[in-house]
Parts: sequence; C-alpha cells; structure tokens
Amino acid sequence: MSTTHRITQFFEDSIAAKRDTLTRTLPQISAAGTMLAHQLAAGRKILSCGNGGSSGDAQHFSSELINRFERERRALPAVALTTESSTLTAIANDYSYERLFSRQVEALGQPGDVLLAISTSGNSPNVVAAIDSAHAASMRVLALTGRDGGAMATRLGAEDMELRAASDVTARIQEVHLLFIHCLCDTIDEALFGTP
Ligand SMILES: O=C(CO)[C@@H](O)[C@H](O)[C@H](O)[C@H](O)COP(=O)(O)O
Ligand SMILES: [Zn+2]
Repeated sequence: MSTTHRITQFFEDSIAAKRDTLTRTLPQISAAGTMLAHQLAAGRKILSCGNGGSSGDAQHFSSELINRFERERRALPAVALTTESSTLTAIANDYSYERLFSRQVEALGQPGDVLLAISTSGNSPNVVAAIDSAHAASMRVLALTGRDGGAMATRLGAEDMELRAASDVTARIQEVHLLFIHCLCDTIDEALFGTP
C-alpha cells in the first residue's frame, strides 16, 4: 500500500472512530465533564496518569486546567503524575513500575479528588493500581479507555465513570482520547464560568 494511501486510511479510520465514539458516548462525555466541574467547584483537584502517548494526554489535560483552555478564567487545580522524574525513577527503582502512579495517589489524593486514568488497552498495571489507590483515598475515577475497557472497566465503582473510544487500534484510540480531553475542558469551563 502506498504511503499516501496509508495516510488517507489513517485519516478515514480516525474520523470513523470519532464518529462511532460520539454516537455511543455523547451523554457520558457531558456527564463526565459535569462531574469534574462539580468536584472542582467543591475545591477538589484532578490527578491524571497514563503511559506513553497517554502520559502526554495526562499532561495535556493538567496543563489546560492549570493554565487555561480556550477562555480567560482562573487557574484550576490539576496534577499530572507523569512528570516528576526523581519521584518516578525512585518509585520504579525502589518499589516497582506498577506502583509508579499509585504511590503518588497515596501521597497526594484527598477525598473527593478525581483520578483521570488513561489507558488505550485498559490493562496497564500501573494505571489499574492507581485506580485501586484512588478508591482507598475516597477519590472518584474517570477512566479513558478503548477496546473492551480492559481490567480498568471491571475496577470502576458506582461513583466512577468511563469514556471508551470505539476502536481497537492504540493510535486511533489516542486520537479519540485527545478529543475527549478537549470536550471535558470545554464542559468544565461552561459549567464553572458560563457561556462566554
Ligand atoms: O503512543 C503509543 C502508540 O501510539 C505508545 O507509546 C503507547 O502509548 C504505549 O505502547 C503504551 O505503553 C500503551 O499503554 P496503554 O495505552 O495500553 O495503557
Ligand atoms: Zn501514540
């Protein structure tokens, strides 16, 4: 298959994944953004985590809360658990890579905070462990997944939410996750600060 044909296929597959996800999850996306806004309005913060491309998504989300999304408004509290290299290397070295995020949740998570847990497979052990630690800290969880939701989907409680991208391809799932993140940021701003 030629390069231009492959690129065309990537674009078409990404469009289809987004369209299918919208059809399946529109109410859930709105409800998830509203839940985040409610917790932020109550003075709580959002911790985010993920591996590889999802680590970037975790940081993308926290930067758009602390800095801003598309409008001028006050800074909102969010922490990506993927950036502090001394902490990350110490936990992986002294404990295990599986505890990379859960150890930080144990240190930083407070009742009512939200963990944004991002995994295209839903099976990354360190993200699954972070969900368990978030529950132990009386936090709520918003999971961004793909495929069949993996182990993460089975760990969520009644207070938690899942946004699942309608694809089995990691790269396409990530492209949907970024759209989730921007929709969540917009819903948060609308809920907290009204329509500009
Ligand atoms: O970005 C990509 C693929 O597009 C990769 O770096 C990908 O993030 C890594 O393979 C991750 O380890 C996948 O983990 P997960 O999404 O299944 O939790
Ligand atoms: Zn990627």
